[in-house]
Amino acid sequence: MDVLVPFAASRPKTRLAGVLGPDERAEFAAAMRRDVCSAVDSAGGSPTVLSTDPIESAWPVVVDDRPLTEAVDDRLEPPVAVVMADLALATPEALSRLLGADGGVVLAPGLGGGTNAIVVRTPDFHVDYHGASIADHRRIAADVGTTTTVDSFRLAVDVDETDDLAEVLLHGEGQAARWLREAGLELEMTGGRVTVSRSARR
Ligand SMILES: Nc1nc2c(ncn2[C@@H]2O[C@H](COP(=O)(O)OP(=O)(O)OP(=O)(O)O)[C@@H](O)[C@H]2O)c(=O)[nH]1
Ligand SMILES: C[C@H](OP(=O)(O)O)C(=O)O
Repeated sequence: MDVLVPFAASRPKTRLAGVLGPDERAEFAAAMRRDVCSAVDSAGGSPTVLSTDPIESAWPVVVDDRPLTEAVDDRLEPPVAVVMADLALATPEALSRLLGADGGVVLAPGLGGGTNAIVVRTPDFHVDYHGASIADHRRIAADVGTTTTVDSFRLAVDVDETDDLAEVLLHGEGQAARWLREAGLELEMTGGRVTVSRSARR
């Protein structure tokens, strides 16, 4: 199955500015993207990066600088999947469950109301990203066919905020986790919560 991997190449992951500089955010975002594409491939999918700008990649890349919803909608040729490039915990097993799930539309909710991955098998579905997009996608899917939700911790964690980096250090198995450790990111307990701190770059 073709799998679109949307990637905002210019100024990625701005919500991580508190802990990573702009070049570091670009490096880290690219490491997550590579992890996601490799896991998609191992799950039997065929990844294509849908990038806002030209990038170097081992996988096919299409460039479209339009807003996310427009760029994705224009390429929804069922059967197709959309898997976000910041799912740093996604494993081949988790993605196999997504790609193998039945339904005209299969949704993988993200923490905080986003839509981290979608499988589309019906021709009348369209995307509507940002905000509480999972609610929008459930409504749109209900009008066009059967909808399945994949309940997956590893697909639910997308890396948006600094605290999300703790999940990558705790559960990540790929380049992104390794990149964080080499950049000096470490787990820290603050008031009973796990977050991250940064020592000198190794
Ligand atoms: N192709 C494309 N991908 C996008 C666009 N906006 C976001 N993405 C990707 O969609 C996924 C989720 O988006 P965000 O979490 O907002 O990523 P981001 O824009 O790098 O993060 P922030 O700058 O912190 O908002 C990430 O994999 C992004 O790379 C866009 O306009 N076009
Ligand atoms: C693309 C967007 O990602 P978020 O901004 O919620 O991380 C969404 O999932 O609708």
